[in-house]
Amino acid sequence: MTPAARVQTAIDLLETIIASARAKGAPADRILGDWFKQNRFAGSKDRRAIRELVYAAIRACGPVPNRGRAAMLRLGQGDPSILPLFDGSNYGPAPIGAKEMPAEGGVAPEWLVERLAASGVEGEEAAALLDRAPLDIRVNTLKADRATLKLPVETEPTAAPNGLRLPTGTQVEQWAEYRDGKVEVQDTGSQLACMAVRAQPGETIVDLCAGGGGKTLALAAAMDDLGKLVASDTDRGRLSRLKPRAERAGAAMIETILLDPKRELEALSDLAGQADAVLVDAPCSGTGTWRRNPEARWRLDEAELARLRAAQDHVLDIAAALLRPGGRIVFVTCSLLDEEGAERFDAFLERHKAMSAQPLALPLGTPRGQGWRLSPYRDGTDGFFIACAG
Ligand SMILES: C[S@@+](CC[C@H](N)C(=O)[O-])C[C@H]1O[C@@H](n2cnc3c(N)ncnc32)[C@H](O)[C@@H]1O
Repeated sequence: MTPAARVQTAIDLLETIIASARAKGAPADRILGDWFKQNRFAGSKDRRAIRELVYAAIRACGPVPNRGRAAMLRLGQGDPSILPLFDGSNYGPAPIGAKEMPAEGGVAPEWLVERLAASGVEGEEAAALLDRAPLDIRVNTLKADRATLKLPVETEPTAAPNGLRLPTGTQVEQWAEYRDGKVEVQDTGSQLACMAVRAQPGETIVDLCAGGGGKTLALAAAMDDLGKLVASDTDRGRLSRLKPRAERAGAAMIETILLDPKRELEALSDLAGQADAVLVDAPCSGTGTWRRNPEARWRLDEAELARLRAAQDHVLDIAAALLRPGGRIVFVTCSLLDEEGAERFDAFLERHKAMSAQPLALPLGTPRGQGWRLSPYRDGTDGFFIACAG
């Protein structure tokens, strides 16, 4: 494909991604994946270039743009190689019209920029939410040791005890070490959230919102696969992805429990008052993961944020019912909005007067409210709020 044809393809894909974001339909990654499958003429270099153009254009537009062309023109404002490709050549984009305007730039839609600012995220700190994310892995201590593990590329230890940073673009999934379960792809921030649980062998721990089990696997490793570790979630599809991952990781201890929304405690009744620790990796807007999923900021609205706040309160209350006296809850959201972090934690402590905030000892981050914040700008991790109650 010519460079101009790649730009036109990216514009067409952006058009679909924009419509899908408005309709809360398929995510950008799926739209791209489907297009690549159906258009085999696009070789690997074309696919890489198109993907980069699409994501760069998504990053460049704060609010959801009206048209794919306008999004690409916005990208062209900061990238001088793009505008000359609007040359009307075969398969390329038509020349730019005299009155044609680029889409609006910025970090996010205005209302969200204001909410971030109210949470202390402004200027460079806000812009860093859209940086390109590094590639981090966690060495699985059930099968390997960070100090001695030999890997196919140069790595750098991260602040997480078993973390390594790799050159971006490394195809980890193709490594024998990955297939053998010696390493898992996991952001340093996620690894530190698991560290905050202080999971010990022999304990009873519930990963209440386990999803596909990224954090459950880290907990199993910290527990040396000894004790009781329950991974629960209301999403059957996500939870089902945990079993093959646990097998690969050699984590035999993990029990999965599918929950019925609003009736979660029925399925967890055996654990009521029993857990030494509950990890609540609550559903959230994901403002801290925009580096990986920049399109998420086009999908969020006030109603969704209110729904997420209520869901965060709800899962925290479930966690409190599972805890043994003296146990600990670790509350985590991958958002930098206080309304999904420090404020939810304060509200939880108001509702549960017997509990109080416990100190966290993490190698990265800064205090936020009664908890802790990890930020892409300061810490080079995904953005997280982490707090511990006991
Ligand atoms: C941030 S994601 C979890 C990610 C996961 N812990 C990981 O590390 O990969 C939040 C999860 O909460 C789940 N969830 C939403 N409502 C829930 C509820 N009421 N009870 C349990 N899980 C819930 C969602 O299905 C989603 O998988």
